[in-house]
Amino acid sequence: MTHGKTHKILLLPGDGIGPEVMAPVSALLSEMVSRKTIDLQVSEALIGGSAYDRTGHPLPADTVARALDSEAVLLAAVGGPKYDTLPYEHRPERALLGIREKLGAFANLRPAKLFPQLANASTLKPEVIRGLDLVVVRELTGGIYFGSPRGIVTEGGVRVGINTERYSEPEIERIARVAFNVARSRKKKVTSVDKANVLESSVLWREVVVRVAREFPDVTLEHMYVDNAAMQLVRNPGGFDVIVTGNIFGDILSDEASQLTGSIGMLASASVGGKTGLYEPIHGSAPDIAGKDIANPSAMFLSLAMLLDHSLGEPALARTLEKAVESVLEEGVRTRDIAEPGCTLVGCREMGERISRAFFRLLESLGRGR
Ligand SMILES: NC(=O)c1ccc[n+]([C@@H]2O[C@H](COP(=O)([O-])OP(=O)(O)OC[C@H]3O[C@@H](n4cnc5c(N)ncnc54)[C@H](O)[C@@H]3O)[C@@H](O)[C@H]2O)c1
Ligand SMILES: CC(C)[C@H](C(=O)O)[C@@H](O)C(=O)O
Ligand SMILES: [Mg+2]
Repeated sequence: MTHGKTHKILLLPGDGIGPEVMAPVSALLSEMVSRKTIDLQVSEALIGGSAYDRTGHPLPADTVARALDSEAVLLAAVGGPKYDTLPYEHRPERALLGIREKLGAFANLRPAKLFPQLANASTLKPEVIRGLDLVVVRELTGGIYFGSPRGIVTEGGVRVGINTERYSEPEIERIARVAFNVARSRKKKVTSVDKANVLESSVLWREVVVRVAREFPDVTLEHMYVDNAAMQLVRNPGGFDVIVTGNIFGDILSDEASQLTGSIGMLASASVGGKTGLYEPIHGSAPDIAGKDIANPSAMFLSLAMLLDHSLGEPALARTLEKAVESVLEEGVRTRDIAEPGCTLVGCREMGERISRAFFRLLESLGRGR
């Protein structure tokens, strides 16, 4: 069923397990197009180490231009040991920061929700993780990742590595507003995470968040230092609804939250704020398992679900894709990272094929697509 508009989306498979987890998602998109589930124009471009190998640059200008010309970008992962000794400007990670910045994707939404079928895969006791459903709203284009001065300099014969944590009032205001709006559609609670007992950037962060909170009297605001937040996440994750925080704290806390849900291979993200949305699993290129067909492609499918919802205005397709992932878990099918005794252990490719088949089966039962 089409709506008369051709959506343009760009796929960036990247490095390591990136192309492996992207392949079944790309196949799903092709089948959606051929079944006329949705009117899509899908193309692929280079990013990361693979782009560096082919073009000498981890973020080719052509990739940026095509990303800006798309409604949404789906990115798998970049990086790998082969590129770790390159100067920062040439590193795959710089390309990732670059594309986020070019797209103006300042708000990174990282939902951590427990699929009940994975209660045993979590490292926490079932009674602790029951009902886990939180979102990390991570500021993505500022903070210590982007602040200057940065670099490695020599001072008095001693080498010094420098990075600068830096947040301006407008940067804090806009991310806080996103967080309060997200909370309005959920349990109406925001936990702002900072290190205001030590860092001036956090003192300002807290002050601005308190000011923005006045626009949202229906939402409860609490503040938490990041070290305590890291501890509370494993002690009582059900106590969180929306966590709003800066770039580096959000990076760390979202990886921690992912393990509560069973595996980092399950967590998707949406980076919004600009004209083009950017969607990526929160995991990396996993060099330790790359090329072995054992990665979990679920986070990649769930990132596509977020794309369908946030950028293409297709919430029903998004929910169906989430249900497809859940139904495969319900059948006891697992990749290695979420395996448990008695499960049907499958590789990345088969997991992807099963999710796709479940998706089209569910669509047919809803009378959508053929
Ligand atoms: N968005 C991104 O592109 C992104 C994110 C994080 C890290 N990285 C890069 O990836 C490289 C590896 O980093 P890392 O090892 O710290 O983090 P990682 O997320 O790649 O891997 C951490 C651990 O999780 C496992 N894992 C990750 N994704 C998985 C999946 N889908 N299924 C099953 N297991 C999975 C890995 O096997 C590994 O044991 C580095 O170069 C890093 O900079 C990129
Ligand atoms: C690879 C790295 C630059 C990136 C980040 O820190 O943003 C990653 O860890 C992520 O979580 O997307
Ligand atoms: Mg990370």
